[in-house]
Amino acid sequence: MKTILEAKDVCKVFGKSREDETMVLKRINLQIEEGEFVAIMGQSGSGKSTLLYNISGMDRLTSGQVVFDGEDISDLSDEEISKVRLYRMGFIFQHSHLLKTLSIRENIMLPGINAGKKSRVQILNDANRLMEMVGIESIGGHDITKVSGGQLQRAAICRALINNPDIIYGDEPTGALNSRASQEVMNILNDINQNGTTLLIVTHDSKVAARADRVIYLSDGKIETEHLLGKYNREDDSLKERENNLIKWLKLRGF
Ligand SMILES: Nc1ncnc2c1ncn2[C@@H]1O[C@H](COP(=O)(O)OP(=O)(O)OP(=O)(O)O)[C@@H](O)[C@H]1O
Repeated sequence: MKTILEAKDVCKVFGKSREDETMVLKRINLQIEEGEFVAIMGQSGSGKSTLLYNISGMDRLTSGQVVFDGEDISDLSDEEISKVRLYRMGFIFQHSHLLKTLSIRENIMLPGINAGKKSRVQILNDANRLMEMVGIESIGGHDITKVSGGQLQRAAICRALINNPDIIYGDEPTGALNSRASQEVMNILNDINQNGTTLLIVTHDSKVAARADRVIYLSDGKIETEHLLGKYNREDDSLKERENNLIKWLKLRGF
């Protein structure tokens, strides 16, 4: 196993002056192995999103280090870190953040065009293949305001995958979906993980976290504890049992 992402003593302080400074992340140490699916849980305000943004290079740490695939990314310039994010990372948020002026297909192609590593035809073929994989090939030309929330999140997954990233970060990727759409999106993410892409996902939902290999529980800016579930094999139907075990584990610790 190879470590793809490592956080070392990561701290994040918000506040403009000494008086209103708040330390939101308190010396976080974390290792994510290549191909792992890790869920981050914790109460509202515990620092889950802040952790995700700081270890993915979307935000700047106050102190500590983040090593991505052997490279310290905490000291990179804005331009350098943008390139790492564009070429090697994918992001999915609670709301898709697709551009209203572009069609679904164009939105998916955009990071590929920005990366400038493949021809337009190749990017178009990749976008079509990804849309087919997640079942939205028929709506590629649609305006983004004319499709469902579940379809938008599938498009967001395709956009995250267009540059073939090593890791996908998700901040409540199913948070705005109904239960059925959420399950469908998570089935896709489990399949992507099964094919080797590392996943790191913030969620409140035990149904989502039960699909992860490992659940990290954050409390007041620190990793309180973690729970190992092992790989969820989509072939069996043990999801309910995994979720029940996770809920039991959370309750036993008073979470
Ligand atoms: N840009 C910011 N400036 C100041 N404080 C912030 C900023 N972003 C987050 N915080 C504070 O950091 C703390 C952690 O926020 P964060 O969004 O990481 O929590 P969370 O665990 O993801 O919460 P939730 O589950 O409600 O989304 C909160 O107290 C929040 O108010």
